[in-house]
Amino acid sequence: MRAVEEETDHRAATLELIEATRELMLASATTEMGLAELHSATEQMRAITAVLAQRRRPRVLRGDFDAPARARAIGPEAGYRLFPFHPVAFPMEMHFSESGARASVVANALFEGPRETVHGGFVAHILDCMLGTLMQARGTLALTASLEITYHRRTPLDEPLELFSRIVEIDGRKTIAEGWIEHDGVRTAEARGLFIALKETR
Ligand SMILES: CCCCCCCC(=O)SCCNC(=O)CCNC(=O)[C@H](O)C(C)(C)COP(=O)(O)OP(=O)(O)OC[C@H]1O[C@@H](n2cnc3c(N)ncnc32)[C@H](O)[C@@H]1OP(=O)(O)O
Repeated sequence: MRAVEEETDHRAATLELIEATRELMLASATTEMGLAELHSATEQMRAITAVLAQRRRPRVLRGDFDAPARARAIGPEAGYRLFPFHPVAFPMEMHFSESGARASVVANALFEGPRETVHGGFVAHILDCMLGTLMQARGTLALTASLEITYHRRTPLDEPLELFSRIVEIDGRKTIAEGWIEHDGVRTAEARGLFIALKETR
């Protein structure tokens, strides 16, 4: 019991650290402070990195594989946070229904490609996550074999975006899923993916 509490505290503290890291990345990338402040901030950041690097694991912590399926079993009111321990992954919380998934996000300046527009690679990342995690929520360990993205119009930064995904067709180990991004009720991008269930268990 005590170990579980300690683990829970440690997990919560790690999540807070990752959230602070995201805030730091955005502040670093957009700061307009002067030369002296930049040098000072860099020195402080390197000192923090040195502290954290004293004990480290080779890979980023992973969420529990079954967590999306548990959220889906509860219903759309339950949220599942993707890559909670990964400061570079796009931060999003998915909600599952029987047949699909949705999420509400805002992409900040870190995700800019063309001016004022979400980079196409991040659009693909977001949609692959929406499709792949829906597969995971349905209890299937599957990988993306192909992913076709159609960019209809620019996906804007700093604006509310609605994300959707659903299963189109299941044929043995092959599942076709589709997803899309909406801004102001208009689709900016769509994805169609082929997922192959792995033969081996995880
Ligand atoms: C922890 C969970 C994380 C989930 C994350 C999901 C999102 C991701 O980021 S996935 C990462 C990116 N994707 C990858 O790295 C996948 C790399 N590719 C692979 O590992 C393999 O090619 C893989 C697993 C997709 C398929 O390989 P394998 O299991 O050997 O399948 P294989 O037996 O060749 O093919 C099975 C069927 O799928 C078909 N198929 C396989 N790949 C394709 C393809 N790209 N296009 C069309 N059909 C295909 C085959 O033709 C075959 O069809 P049929 O049964 O009718 O003959």
